[in-house]
Amino acid sequence: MASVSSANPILTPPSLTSPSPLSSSKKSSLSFLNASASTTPFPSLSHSHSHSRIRSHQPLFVTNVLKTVESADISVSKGRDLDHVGCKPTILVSEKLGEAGIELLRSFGDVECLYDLSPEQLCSKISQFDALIVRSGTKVTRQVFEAAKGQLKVVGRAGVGIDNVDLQAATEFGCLVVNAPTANTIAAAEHAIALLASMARNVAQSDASMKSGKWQRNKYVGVSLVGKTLAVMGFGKVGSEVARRAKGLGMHVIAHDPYAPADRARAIGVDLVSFDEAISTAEFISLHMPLTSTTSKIFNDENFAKMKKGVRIINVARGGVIDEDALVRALDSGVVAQAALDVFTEEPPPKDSKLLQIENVTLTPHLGASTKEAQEGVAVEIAEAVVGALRGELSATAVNAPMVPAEVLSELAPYVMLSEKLGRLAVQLVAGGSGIKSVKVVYRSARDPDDLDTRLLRAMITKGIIEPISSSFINLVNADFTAKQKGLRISEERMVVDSSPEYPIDSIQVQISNVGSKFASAVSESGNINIEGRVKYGIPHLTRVGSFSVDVSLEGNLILCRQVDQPGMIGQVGNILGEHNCNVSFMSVGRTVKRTKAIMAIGVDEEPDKGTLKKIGEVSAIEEFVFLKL
Ligand SMILES: NC(=O)C1=CN([C@@H]2O[C@H](COP(=O)(O)OP(=O)(O)OC[C@H]3O[C@@H](n4cnc5c(N)ncnc54)[C@H](O)[C@@H]3O)[C@@H](O)[C@H]2O)C=CC1
Ligand SMILES: O=C(O)C(=O)COP(=O)(O)O
Repeated sequence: MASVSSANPILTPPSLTSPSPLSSSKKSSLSFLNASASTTPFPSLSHSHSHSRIRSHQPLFVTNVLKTVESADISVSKGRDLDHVGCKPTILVSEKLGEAGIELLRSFGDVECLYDLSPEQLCSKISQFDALIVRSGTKVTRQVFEAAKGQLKVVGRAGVGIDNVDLQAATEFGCLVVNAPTANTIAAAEHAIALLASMARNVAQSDASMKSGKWQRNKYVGVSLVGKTLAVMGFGKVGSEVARRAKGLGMHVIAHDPYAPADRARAIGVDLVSFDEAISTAEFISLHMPLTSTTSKIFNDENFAKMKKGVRIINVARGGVIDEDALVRALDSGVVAQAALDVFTEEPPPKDSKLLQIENVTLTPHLGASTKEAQEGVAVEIAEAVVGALRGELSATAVNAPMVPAEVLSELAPYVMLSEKLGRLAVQLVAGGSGIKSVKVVYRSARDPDDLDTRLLRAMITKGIIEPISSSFINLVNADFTAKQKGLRISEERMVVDSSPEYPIDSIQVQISNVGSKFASAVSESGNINIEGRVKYGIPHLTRVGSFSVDVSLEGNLILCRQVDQPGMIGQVGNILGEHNCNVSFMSVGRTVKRTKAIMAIGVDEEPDKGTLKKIGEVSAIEEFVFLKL
């Protein structure tokens, strides 16, 4: 007796008879910032772009690599939310951006530049846009992502600091965040040096004094830089460029950065020291760390008290790393002789801020990145990143998604497709009513497990499992988060096997434990639903179902039958399908013992109607069968 079951609940697979979210999935999708199984959101944009300069050595999102795989659609867009399929993507630029970047964006999408939007205005408009480009002045809050109603796919931060973007919310909403981390490094470093030198020589103060009609040569005697110790706090891109320049001014430079490699510091002639040593030995302290929960107000009363009396502080990083009230106290007491600040906890600072009233404090209105050169560079850098992301490419500057190097991506492309299909198949094998809690993925490979980056594959398996049975859309950004949120544990195991190391992966097995199956033969001896796939000639194949070996390419749809192993079965089922105009693309029979039980895997181009499936079930030698949509 053939058994066909239907399904439903929480993480349970779709019923065979229920309208399936996969019903249009003849063309399989690898889209991974894309929820839709079959749409090409911006078909007119698939041609190569004249401005696009995707650097081959950089990590990418998957599109262009996987386009070599038939039917791959890796667009960033969430197809089912897209009500403008075939239209250009829409891009909102909410702060002044260099013209070259705007031009690049315009040649790709519909660009609107709306500066000085209030938070309410931004929320009311955002659902009309696929991408948002900001600088430091726009707060991209959870409310913005909520108001976007799933339409916003990419936030581009035209600069380095992403503390104005709620990354957790972006990730939950599957919105990619990219930044432009390199183009303003020199500008910020030069600004720090400009503040260092002008503070030491009272340039701003004496300029203001002269303009008020005074000539105060004795009041504005400065201090020399040569031979003084500068502590660079945060030895990243900007910090190391500041260090290099300060060395050129004859300063002794030390740095504190818990994550910086000592050899990079040594190469510039900088000693990496502890936080306390840095702040207690320096005459000048320049801040270049990001604003994080660890660095927030790290310069507070306690740490000002450890500094040398008369220390001078430069902040071109983020206002929030300093407790500004504590700084005012340290200036009042003379512990800090002078401060030069480009950034503030609140920007612009409140008009009554004491920092605006202290003469020893030199202020600039967040100008670190504001040179013509940096702004043009940043604009192009962010425009390329956003355009690439909208095309579905992995970005080299993704902030909330793993970066996968292009060469890894190119190798993994067919396995990415295999992973999603295995996920889709496995979930459809689960019996109705059985909630999926735990999935194990086993990768067999001849390569060292450490050389195998499986984040992309895991994300696609998650996508394959979750999307058919929920309204969630899954991409690389939110795969782990969504799985966790749904209580789905995905564990991975890498096994070294004796196969060709030329290929990254020999096989991928997806096991779902503690669930019943609507196709009992898919359950292996260990009691798990177990399917395995391989890539053959670049095409994903299903190679094992439960304990049975099969070999069918994962294209179109699939019928799995368990039958008594006897002659004539292929013909019988083939005839039924043929009579109903259902084209068979391939067949494969796998058995455990000759003339006992066998599994027949039949690839079909069309979706057989219920009557056809019923007839297959009525073939007496067929004990069970299942129809699976790929
Ligand atoms: N004022 C402006 O217009 C500009 C400001 N910036 C800001 O400058 C800062 C640095 O930017 P980049 O050098 O490009 O970033 P980066 O990421 O290259 O460097 C930051 C460094 O800070 C280090 N760090 C992290 N936590 C630390 C801690 N607790 N103590 C010490 N070091 C720590 C990191 O290891 C890293 O090496 C950022 O806050 C950025 O937003 C950057 C450009 C322009
Ligand atoms: O890149 C950064 O982190 C900056 O602070 C630059 O900010 P901006 O783009 O000038 O608002």
